[in-house]
Amino acid sequence: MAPEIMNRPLNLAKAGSLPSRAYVTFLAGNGDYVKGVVGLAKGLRKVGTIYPLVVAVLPDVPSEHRRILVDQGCIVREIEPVYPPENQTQFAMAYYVINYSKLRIWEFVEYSKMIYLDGDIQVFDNIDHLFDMDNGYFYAVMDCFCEKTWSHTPQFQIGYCQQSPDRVHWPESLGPKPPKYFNAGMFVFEPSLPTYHDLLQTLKVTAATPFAEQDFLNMFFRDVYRPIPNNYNLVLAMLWRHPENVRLEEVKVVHYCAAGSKPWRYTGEEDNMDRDDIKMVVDKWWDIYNDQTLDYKGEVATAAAELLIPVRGVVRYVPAPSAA
Ligand SMILES: O=c1ccn([C@@H]2O[C@H](COP(=O)(O)OP(=O)(O)O)[C@@H](O)[C@H]2O)c(=O)[nH]1
Ligand SMILES: OC[C@H]1O[C@H](O[C@@H]2[C@@H](O)[C@H](O)[C@@H](O)[C@H](O)[C@@H]2O)[C@H](O)[C@@H](O)[C@H]1O
Ligand SMILES: [Mn+2]
Repeated sequence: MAPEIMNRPLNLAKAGSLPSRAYVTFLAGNGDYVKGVVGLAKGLRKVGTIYPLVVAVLPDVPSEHRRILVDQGCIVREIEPVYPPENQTQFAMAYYVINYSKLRIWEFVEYSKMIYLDGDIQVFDNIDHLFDMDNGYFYAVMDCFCEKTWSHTPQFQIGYCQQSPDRVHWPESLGPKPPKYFNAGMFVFEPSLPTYHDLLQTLKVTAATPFAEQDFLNMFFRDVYRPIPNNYNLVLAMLWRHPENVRLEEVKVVHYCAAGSKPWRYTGEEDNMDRDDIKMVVDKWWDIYNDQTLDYKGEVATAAAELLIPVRGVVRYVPAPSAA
């Protein structure tokens, strides 16, 4: 790999030498998702992106985690949490309530266009070309309704999924077919203060629903949503729910959102986690995470940065070598 790429900081835009574009992810808590973001930063570097990675962190992200991200060339931005109106909704996952805080990224107006990526996503091919798509739209990959996380919906109950609409047809008796629905783990958007304020005002009068900010964003951007191919956000359940729609060798972005698939927590014990394709994409994630040639070598990286050298699934702490 050309050395200049290895040392290319994920913050060239700060130098004013690039259009104001950036990737952005979201980090909350003091737990292990920071490993996901480190993996993402290294994966973006490996594919040679020319844009920086901004990490929107909630106040509860500890300074040592922020330091690790800065040392990986990330631009760390603290955001305040966003909470939905109080109500009795049962989130599909209890922790989804923190995901409304993602909405703060619309305030990052120093960037004209951003690509949001969840911390449990890895980029295996360069996707910078997505920044060149027409402005004025919201681009994301269509989700799948077949996992039991969707059991509260009529789609799930009748076996209808937008990924294979001819498998079970939507019955007219249920009224109009649901509009195209995207997975909110990856999307291309344009930060804008008017949109940001409209999002927050609309949220105040919108009851929370099981998929939290994902449901809300689908409602809010329904008229400007443009689907992009599954290869830009492979929701892993597609491998066993819609294998006919997946050619793994063409997939550019993998989203480790299936239960048990987070690489840094992977044990292989949950449903479908013993599949060879799952083991392969988890190993690919670890190959990047463990690849020290992908670590940022820029001025912000310090020799003092401790190396977390994981052996798959187990993180061993190895203090940085003392200065010779
Ligand atoms: O404890 C947490 C939970 C979630 N997240 C962030 O919120 C995103 C959405 O959560 P998750 O990916 O777990 O949802 P899924 O896509 O699996 O439904 C994650 O990717 C992280 O970027 C985080 O930083 N800490
Ligand atoms: O807070 C709601 C979350 O909803 C989405 O996750 C879900 C959704 O994709 C389902 O369709 C899958 O069945 C499920 O596995 C997956 O976790 C986004 O990935 C995540 O970023 C976030 O918006
Ligand atoms: Mn995710």
